[in-house]
Amino acid sequence: MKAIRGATTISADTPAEIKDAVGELLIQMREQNGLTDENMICILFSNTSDIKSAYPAKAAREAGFYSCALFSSLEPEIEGALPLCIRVMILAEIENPVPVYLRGAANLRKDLKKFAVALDGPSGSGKSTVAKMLARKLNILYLDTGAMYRACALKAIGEKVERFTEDAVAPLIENISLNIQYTDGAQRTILDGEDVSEKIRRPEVSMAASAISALPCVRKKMVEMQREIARKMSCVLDGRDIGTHVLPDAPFKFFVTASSRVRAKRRYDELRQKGYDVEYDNVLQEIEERDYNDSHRAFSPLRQAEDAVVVNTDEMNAQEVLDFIVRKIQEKV
Ligand SMILES: Nc1ncnc2c1ncn2[C@@H]1O[C@H](COP(=O)(O)OP(=O)(O)O)[C@@H](O)[C@H]1O
Ligand SMILES: Nc1ccn([C@H]2C[C@H](O)[C@@H](COP(=O)(O)OP(=O)(O)O)O2)c(=O)n1
Repeated sequence: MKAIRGATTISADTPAEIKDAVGELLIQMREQNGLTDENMICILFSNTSDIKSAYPAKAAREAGFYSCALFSSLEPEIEGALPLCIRVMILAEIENPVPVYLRGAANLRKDLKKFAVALDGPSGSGKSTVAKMLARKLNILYLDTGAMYRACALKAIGEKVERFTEDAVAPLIENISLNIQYTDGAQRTILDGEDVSEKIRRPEVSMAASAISALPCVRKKMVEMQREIARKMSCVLDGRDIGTHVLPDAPFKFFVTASSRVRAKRRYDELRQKGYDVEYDNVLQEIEERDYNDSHRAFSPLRQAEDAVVVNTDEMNAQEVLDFIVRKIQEKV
């Protein structure tokens, strides 16, 4: 069991303000921590003594938190303390608690100021492996943007789209029901209500993802969703254009790379381990084709951001890559 902290403030002591602020806080805590009726045990609230118009716990029920126990209390009256503040602690059966401090309460934990880490690079360079480790270490969210393009590709394959053109794909993408959820810190990709997190890893989806991701209608929609997530919370994002296009102002940018032969060997081992009957030469050819597609498309191609730190992982294991990246981040803060 873990404890997750959160806090928010209201601008006036009214039931409407309390409902709005508490609802916003709890929904973000639920999203960022993968909370469910099953894994949530209780929510403890404390409010400063200048809040008298409604119970924060009542706002929790109104926001849909029915099944867990709620408890309210009064914060000690300390001189100079932040006024009109509601603090929350949730106990839940999860692995990696992500604290959430909103509105005026963001100043309570300046160390939690929102930031993004961009990890870009070609297939098999180790981005997602190190992104997961880094997110766990920094206690922030990991967003696998490749999974989103893979889901678009799976949708188009399912709809039997033969050629990925703007005309054929735009209507599918406009109304796509794509949700990114987190279960115990792991990203789940939900397409049209189905958890497709495993299906999108199939080799045929990889090539299709590379092709469909070249379409501006697809990129526009996915980039909007990625920015919306990064606006709300600190995260590590891995992809092809995070540092150059999605979040050009990200304070930490890395370009993770390795030779195509090393990357192909890693992907080959991974696919074999998963039971796919693949040949090394075919995997290498596919990786090189994908490198070419991803870096030659007209719209936001794969390229190193000028201010990104290059990490060549040819001779490094995943832990060494993580240590290098953490050191670079620490040097900058
Ligand atoms: N530094 C590394 N050294 C050796 N193998 C690695 C390294 N980083 C990742 N791997 C392995 O290589 C494969 C591809 O890594 P992955 O993180 O999926 O790459 P990407 O997200 O860049 O496509 C995975 O099987 C992973 O376990
Ligand atoms: N930010 C991103 C992420 C992925 N893509 C495209 C390009 C890739 O070939 C596909 C699949 O990406 P993904 O990162 O899942 O692929 P790998 O795990 O590196 O093999 O999506 C992209 O264009 N932009």
